[in-house]
Amino acid sequence: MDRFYEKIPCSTSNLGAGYDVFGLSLELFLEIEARFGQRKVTNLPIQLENSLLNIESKVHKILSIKRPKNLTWTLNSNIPIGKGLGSSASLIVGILKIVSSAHSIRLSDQELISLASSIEGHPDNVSPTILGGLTISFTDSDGNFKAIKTSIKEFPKSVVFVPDFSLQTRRARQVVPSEVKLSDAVKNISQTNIILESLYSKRYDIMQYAIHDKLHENYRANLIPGYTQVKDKIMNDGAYFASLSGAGPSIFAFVPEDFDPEGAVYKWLEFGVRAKCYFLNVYLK
Ligand SMILES: Nc1ncnc2c1ncn2[C@@H]1O[C@H](COP(=O)(O)OP(=O)(O)O)[C@@H](O)[C@H]1O
Ligand SMILES: N[C@@H](CCOP(=O)(O)O)C(=O)O
Repeated sequence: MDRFYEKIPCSTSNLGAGYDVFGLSLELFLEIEARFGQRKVTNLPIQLENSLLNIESKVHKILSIKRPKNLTWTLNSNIPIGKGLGSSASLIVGILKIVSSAHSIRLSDQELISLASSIEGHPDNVSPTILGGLTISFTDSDGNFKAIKTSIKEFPKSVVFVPDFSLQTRRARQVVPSEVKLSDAVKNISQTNIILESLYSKRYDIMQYAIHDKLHENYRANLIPGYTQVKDKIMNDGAYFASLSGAGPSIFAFVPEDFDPEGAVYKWLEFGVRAKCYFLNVYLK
């Protein structure tokens, strides 16, 4: 076979308090294809071509295989880039799956998670794109990235507000302090448990107690004009839960069926930010 194809979902990570741990797979996809022919990338602007080829090179290195000189890559992606929807993780997973199957290397889901996360740097976007649903990422005692897929099969309606500017994850991680107060850590532990209980028991009303992350959101909010006001508006308009999507700048929310997103979109406009609104189903796999 000389054609390899993968369709990979996007993801929203953290869910606020679950920093670097929670990841949720959503039905917005990247499609990637590789054929043997000549080395080139079709369908991408030049700076993104380089980033794809850079990932291709890292993937070959991590699999200890010589990089072929004749792979043609074609990418069709609906995942907005640099918006906090894990586009880089989806791309890494797509390339890793293609390169491993092109070389008849069989990787388990946990092996894929471990390898892709070591390229991406953190596992919370990688894991849901591989396992689907809501995942809990961690490192084992040897420092390998791993993840567990929760057994939650039903989720409230999800909406993502995607602004017209992007924020590089690297930049958004620079503003997060490396040490935290014990009381803040305790607060985050309680919130992550509330999120899980709310989703397991479908008591969505209790999620409102889990929207006050202490580890990263406040610091990142300074990089996003109107973030706090728009998040407040989303909650005041009846959402069960709202948080930064990944490292931002998008905002993710769980909402009731009749939720109207217009108010939040207008609120962001007051800060000069145009936002698109995506209602997305959770991808369960
Ligand atoms: N579809 C894509 N094609 C090429 N490069 C991509 C693509 N998606 C992501 N990337 C690379 O990943 C970077 C964005 O990653 P990141 O800052 O982590 O944001 P995101 O939240 O979208 O994952 C881009 O600048 C680019 O280098
Ligand atoms: N846990 C990471 C997740 C980054 O996700 P992205 O989709 O913004 O790349 C973080 O919060 O930095």
